[in-house]
Amino acid sequence: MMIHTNNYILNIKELWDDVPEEYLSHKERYENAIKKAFIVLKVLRQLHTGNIQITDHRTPTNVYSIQDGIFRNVNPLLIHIGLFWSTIAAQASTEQQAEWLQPDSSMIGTYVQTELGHGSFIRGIETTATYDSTTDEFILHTPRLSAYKWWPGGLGNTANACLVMAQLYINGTCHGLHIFLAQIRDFDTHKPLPGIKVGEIGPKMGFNTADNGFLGFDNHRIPRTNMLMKNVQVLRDGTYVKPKHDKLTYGSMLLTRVTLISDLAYQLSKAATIAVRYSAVRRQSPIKSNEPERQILDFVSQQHKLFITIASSHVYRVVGLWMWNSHKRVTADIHEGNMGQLPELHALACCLKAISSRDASALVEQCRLACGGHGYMMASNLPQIYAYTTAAVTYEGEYTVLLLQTARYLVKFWRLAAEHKPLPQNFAYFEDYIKKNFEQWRNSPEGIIEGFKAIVAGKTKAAYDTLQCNLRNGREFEEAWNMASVQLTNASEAYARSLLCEVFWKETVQLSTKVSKSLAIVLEQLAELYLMYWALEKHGDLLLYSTISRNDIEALQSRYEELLALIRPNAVGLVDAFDIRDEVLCSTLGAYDGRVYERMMEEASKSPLNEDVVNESFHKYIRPVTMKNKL
Ligand SMILES: CCCCC/C=C/C(=O)SCCNC(=O)CCNC(=O)[C@H](O)C(C)(C)COP(=O)(O)OP(=O)(O)OC[C@H]1O[C@@H](n2cnc3c(N)ncnc32)[C@H](O)[C@@H]1OP(=O)(O)O
Ligand SMILES: Cc1cc2nc3c(=O)[nH]c(=O)nc-3n(C[C@H](O)[C@H](O)[C@H](O)COP(=O)(O)OP(=O)(O)OC[C@H]3O[C@@H](n4cnc5c(N)ncnc54)[C@H](O)[C@@H]3O)c2cc1C
Repeated sequence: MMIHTNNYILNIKELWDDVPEEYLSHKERYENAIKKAFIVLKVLRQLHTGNIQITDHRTPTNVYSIQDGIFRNVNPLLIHIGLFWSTIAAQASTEQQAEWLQPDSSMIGTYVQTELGHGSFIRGIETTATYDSTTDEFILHTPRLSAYKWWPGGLGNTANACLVMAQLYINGTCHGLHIFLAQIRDFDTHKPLPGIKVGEIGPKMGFNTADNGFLGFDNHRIPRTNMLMKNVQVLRDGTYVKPKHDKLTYGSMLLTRVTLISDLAYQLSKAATIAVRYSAVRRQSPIKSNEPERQILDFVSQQHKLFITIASSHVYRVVGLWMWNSHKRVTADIHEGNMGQLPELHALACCLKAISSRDASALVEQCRLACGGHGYMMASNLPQIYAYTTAAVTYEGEYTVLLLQTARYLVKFWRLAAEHKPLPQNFAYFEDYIKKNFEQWRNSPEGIIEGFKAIVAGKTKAAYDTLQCNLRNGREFEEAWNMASVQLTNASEAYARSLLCEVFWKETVQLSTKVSKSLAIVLEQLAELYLMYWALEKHGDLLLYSTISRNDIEALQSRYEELLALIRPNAVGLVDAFDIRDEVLCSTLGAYDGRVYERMMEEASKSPLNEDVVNESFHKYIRPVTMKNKL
């Protein structure tokens, strides 16, 4: 059947709420979301099996992104669709995949790694999987309260199976973390299997329909063949066959970090669309006293808040795709047995995931503030987008923890530079910095990119010197590292920013040769704005580490303000070009037709507190007081 997927999904009536989700109880919200999740899953399965086909050139990503409108919060099957299947596809052997990846499988799964006691430091995970060679089984066990799994999405009520990260023990030897497939509920009755304690963890700041759960195992047995065995094996006699790289088990985290960058770009484009459209509709105070009130988008300070959000969405879309392609390349190499590029990919994914989530949440909040009081309404959808985006700073690797991973990589190259050993081309600038081969400052995108590289070199050097100093003072390496950790994270952050600037600028210049001249001009303006914005934000660092002067900074400020003025006429067009449907945006402030005040009144009328002209609480609580004090 040929189907235009967007219209198909939009026309499924049960997917769209009559009552806004905010008025439902915690339980009702979940029940509503899970009903819709299975309708969407059916569509996805039909797409997968070819029973329906796409006639819309932008899909299938739109099938996924349209879910934002359907769920507003989160699809309880997010981890089932996003992490469970992809981990099996990446980490299970060919035979296991053939058995488990059936489109009509009964398994509804999740990815179960974090525990009450350990999230960041996963080597500290306490759940055990002990091989019993007499029965050819693993025994999954939760030895104490801190070992309870805690957080996995969909685990609370929905999943009947999961991929569990546990410490593998064979004949008393611990072989570290491995992934196991475990059924946790009966496929028929959905009751937890014997030895399984499972439930939901309760309300959160956002993700309230994600059904995050807890899980404990009481000596729960699974077949040996349920360990994911593509990269590592346990044989029937208990022989352990090591992987080619001991971090291949962490592959799902790596992949999710990469894909998150593009997801965050999309969240930014939603926030920018809402805030820019609203700023074009909203008029408040004249600029000159004898003139009519102006669109708030005409205030230059408002443009400063919003245009960086538009530009950042483009940055993360471009860099997300660039990372996706790198991931594909490195995965193909790994498949051929070549692990050489894995450390670089991991280092890039860590710092880019950290900075993209932090930028995205800060900018979404900036968009909310830029909408004044109305941005505080749930009906603007900005609070929900913020709650969703800020969670990404923590999950899939906490911000600081990931920056410290990238710092290990930077310090390694600084050590090579300091010892005058050969460096890869992309770190040649470390050597230039040591030799004081400083370029004359240029107030151009290329000059800013060089300036950011000087900041990376300068900050890595500072962190490295502190580390060495701590070591000379008799500290052990780990302690010396901890003492230098503020400087180390600063170096990683600078590295991420320099990558973002360089990749975005180069890709934009390349893209500009392939599009119309008028479009190329606008794209380059956005890219230049991004670089100027961050050069000005980091002008203190540029003064410390590059050859920039005070006059150069003043010139940058003027050019930045010029760019705001140049982008202003295209601002609404730029967010319209994100092409996000009203049904997905779910915002009274950001709809395409600009009927902001009408929509706000329509939404207010849905409040249950407006159902009765006089609420019954009046008779119980208010009247006794007002009657008594009757004048
Ligand atoms: C759509 C969104 C839905 C949201 C769903 C959310 C899901 C989740 O949140 S799932 C849970 C995610 N949890 C995490 O991300 C935990 C974060 N922690 C870690 O990843 C690790 O604990 C660590 C990387 C911070 C440290 O791991 P550890 O085993 O302790 O590593 P070492 O310190 O011993 O060694 C570091 C060494 O290993 C390299 N490395 C680490 N990770 C990887 C990787 N994924 N790929 C390749 N290499 C990796 C790292 O580079 C170090 O190398 P050297 O510097 O050469 O020693
Ligand atoms: C919405 C949401 C969904 C999630 N979904 C899942 C899921 O589906 N599956 C799953 O397994 N997990 C999931 N998680 C868990 C998530 O992956 C962890 O919460 C995350 O990895 C952070 O770990 P933590 O909570 O242990 O934080 P902690 O590590 O306890 O962090 C607390 C503080 O300690 C600091 N810190 C910790 N270690 C260090 C260090 N070595 N050096 C310096 N500072 C440090 C951190 O920077 C932070 O400031 C989810 C979490 C959230 C919020």
